[in-house]
Amino acid sequence: MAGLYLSHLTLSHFRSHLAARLDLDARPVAIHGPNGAGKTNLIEAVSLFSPGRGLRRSSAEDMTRRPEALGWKITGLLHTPRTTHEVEFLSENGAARQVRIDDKAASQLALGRIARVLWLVPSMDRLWIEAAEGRRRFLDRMTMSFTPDHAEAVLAYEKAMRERNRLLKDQVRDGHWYVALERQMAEAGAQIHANRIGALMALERAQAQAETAFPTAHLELVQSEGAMPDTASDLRDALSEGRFRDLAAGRTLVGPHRTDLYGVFAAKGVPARDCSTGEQKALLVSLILANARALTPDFGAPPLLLLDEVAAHLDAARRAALYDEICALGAQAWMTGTGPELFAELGARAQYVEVVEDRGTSAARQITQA
Ligand SMILES: Nc1ncnc2c1ncn2[C@@H]1O[C@H](COP(=O)(O)OP(=O)(O)OP(=O)(O)O)[C@@H](O)[C@H]1O
Repeated sequence: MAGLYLSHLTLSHFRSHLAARLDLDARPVAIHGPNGAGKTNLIEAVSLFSPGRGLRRSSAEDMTRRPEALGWKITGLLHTPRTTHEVEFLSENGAARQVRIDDKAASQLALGRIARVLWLVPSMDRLWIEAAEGRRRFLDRMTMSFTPDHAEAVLAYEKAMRERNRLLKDQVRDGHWYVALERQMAEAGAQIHANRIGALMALERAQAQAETAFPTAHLELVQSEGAMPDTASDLRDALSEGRFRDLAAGRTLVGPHRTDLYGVFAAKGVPARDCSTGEQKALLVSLILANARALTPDFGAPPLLLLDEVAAHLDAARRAALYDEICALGAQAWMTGTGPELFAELGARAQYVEVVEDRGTSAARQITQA
């Protein structure tokens, strides 16, 4: 099976990287170097090969190298199951990033059709404890990996909801203004809900079928108030019937933007939020691996995985198991850690990059193994 991997990656004026060039093969990429060296910056560049703002959710302006702040450029040769694409990202003077695929201007959403990128970053350690918004984003990124059109449905829903919320804030009572918006929200909203359920089912199947050293998690969608209407017509009715309540609140109180993700540590039946820090990390690793396994047959290759500072938080046995599972999947997993010893169990199954920093400038150097 042809894989999904980046073979050439260049960064120019991207955060702490003045100029970096990596020439890679399809193996996992183990990146090591001291704190603050620029390792996460490197995998953030890779995270842009998927729709959205990348793993830090930063603006293009924040990504531009300071103090020059001239803009930045990233190029990569992306091998997909069917073909190879030259992908280029460019931001000039802090303006929004432009995407070019094979020398043609493309939308960010187009990336969701050619690549799959999943990540785990330290800020997700508190995913189960913090606000529902983070879990919804996690859920939607996971869903998008199965159904790239999900991103369009989410954008359409949010656009219509913003307009409806504006009417509610302005205390517009004439129902006539709401009808078209509620129809758009109902259609996109039912689609979002169905896509999410489909993703959870795929994930559940993948967890049940695979042998993994990681604890499995059972995920459920929960609604903050009442049940989420299943069909577009039920959601439309719920929106129009809820108008007076929403006028009082000044915002929309029913719909998929009120869905939360509830996780249970399957072996113990304990809610994920009550598990130990290490268990919560292991659950996330387990979900990312299950997500990767579940989408591989349809997409034709495992996704790119970005695992920032994951290795250091796992005990040696789990770390070895993670590496074995990644290698069995055949994923180009980009992993960061402070020292090469964290990747010892990978040996020649991975390729290595050392990142060091000198007076605010990062240098990424590929290590040739003896
Ligand atoms: N726009 C920017 N321009 C220049 N430098 C930046 C920019 N944004 C972040 N940096 C610098 O990049 C460094 C952080 O890099 P990064 O987060 O990649 O480190 P890391 O190697 O992953 O470190 P750790 O091991 O601590 O997580 C910081 O020194 C920060 O000041």
